[in-house]
Amino acid sequence: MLARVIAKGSKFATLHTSSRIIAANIRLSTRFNSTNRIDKLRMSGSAVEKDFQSLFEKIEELKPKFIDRLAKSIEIPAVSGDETLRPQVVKKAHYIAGELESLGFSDIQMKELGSQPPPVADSGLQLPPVILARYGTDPAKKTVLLYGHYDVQPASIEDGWNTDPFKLVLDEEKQIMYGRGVTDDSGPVKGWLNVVEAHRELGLDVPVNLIICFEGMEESGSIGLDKLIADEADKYFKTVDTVCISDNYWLGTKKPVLTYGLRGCNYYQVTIEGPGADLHSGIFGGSISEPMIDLVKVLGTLVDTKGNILIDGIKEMIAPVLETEAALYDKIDYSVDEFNAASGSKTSLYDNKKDILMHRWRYPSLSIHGVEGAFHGAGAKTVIPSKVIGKFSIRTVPNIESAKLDEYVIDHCNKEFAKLQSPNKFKAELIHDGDYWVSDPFNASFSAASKATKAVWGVEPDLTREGGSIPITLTFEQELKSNVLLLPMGRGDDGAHSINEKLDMSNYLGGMKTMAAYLHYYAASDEK
Ligand SMILES: C[C@H](N)C(=O)N[C@@H](Cc1c[nH]cn1)C(=O)O
Ligand SMILES: [Zn+2]
Ligand SMILES: [Zn+2]
Repeated sequence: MLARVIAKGSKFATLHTSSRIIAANIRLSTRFNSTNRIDKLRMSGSAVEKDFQSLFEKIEELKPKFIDRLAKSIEIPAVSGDETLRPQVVKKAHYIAGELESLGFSDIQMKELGSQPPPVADSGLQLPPVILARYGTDPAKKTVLLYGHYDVQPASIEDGWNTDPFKLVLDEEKQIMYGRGVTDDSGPVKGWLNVVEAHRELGLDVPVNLIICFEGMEESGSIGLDKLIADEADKYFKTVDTVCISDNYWLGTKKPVLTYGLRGCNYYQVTIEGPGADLHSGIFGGSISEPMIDLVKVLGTLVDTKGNILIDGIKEMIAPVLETEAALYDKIDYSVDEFNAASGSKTSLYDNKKDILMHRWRYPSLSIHGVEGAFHGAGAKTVIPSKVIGKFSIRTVPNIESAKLDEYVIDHCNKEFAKLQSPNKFKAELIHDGDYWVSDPFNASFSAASKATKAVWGVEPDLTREGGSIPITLTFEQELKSNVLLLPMGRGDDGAHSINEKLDMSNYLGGMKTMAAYLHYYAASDEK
């Protein structure tokens, strides 16, 4: 991944950006009201908006077809992190390519990225293809690159899902769809296809040229995509004016947002290997050095129970918090109650909105995700696992340098393991990384998305950052030298990566209307 460090002297730019964001959020903080948007648009009658009524009605009319399109997508368990499911990821890529073809997209290319590098995969495992496609090549029109991912996080009913995660289930009464990937990111990916279909059904011109870039490794660090983007910057992507990514979520459940920042993510594993095989704890317990005990000790030194990272050198790399930033958090429409509702608990480390948001957007965090090779599940197996692999990741923020972070983390793990004086074998390594991204949200693309949000939802969006990561965002910005906009479809309580992942029907339909309106406003704007 390309390194992102705010250069010395850019403090002014950061300060300037944050005061503009504060001003915008104050200006935009009117509450969402429920008047009929279509009637209002009909009355406003601007040239750009003249087709909105028919477009929005067409999207409503095609709802059954759009649900069906999403259902077919959810049924393919395209889990990029599970090697055994790689054929399913590839199958989903070909399925989407077929859909693009039938919707009139051209120059469809399945870009192969070679085999997956260690340490995760067995050698020779092919990475899933990146799907490239075009809709329109009119030199008189602007060109928008739409990025999304067709892979999903793992899911199984045993994790506590109420329904089969790989079947789309619609709660008719609540108008909510459930299934792995509905909000992250199959719903938004299908949303773009549906927007094109709505235009075609109406015989309406799509007002910009579209370039599709859908990948199948986002949930596993977008391995291989950086190089493809660099290689295609002057080829397939040559005409791109702006990049739009729909792969995050509103902050809360009521107010739409546009997003101008992401945390990065560096993912690590520590492998501890001891006995030649898993052993009986009654026979060997107490007289053999246990890898799992070593692992628990090492993992326990990474972070404390209040979320403080205990690795030397990281805190010093965090960009200082500016005084003006405080007002920014005050103006964001969010509450501790919404946070608790989204987590399904009252286990927050903080009791106020500002601290919660700052620890999501502004500070790094370290999470421990799991242990490969260890006994898990019900029952009381009395085994001593012979080899265990602990997995953890660090969400990064400005100005954490990725390579330095890796050095500090691996050095810390090695030192902590050495203190144990264990005879077991130990290795700490990076699995994948992706840098943080923060941009200035005052450009034609954000302005078009803001107008689109107002036209559909009746409220101007909050400008937010995102605690999650989309590793490729910074690469698009740097390699294509273009702005990137994050235009989320789902809500903050959708349960992405969790059990019972959902997408409210109003967000699916409203999200598509917003996407459609965004393309029209962007096409009509004077700037690029
Ligand atoms: C925000 C996006 N929808 C997402 O879920 N991204 C993942 C990307 C990732 C990085 N490493 C592994 N996966 C995330 O934030 O976890
Ligand atoms: Zn995603
Ligand atoms: Zn995700």
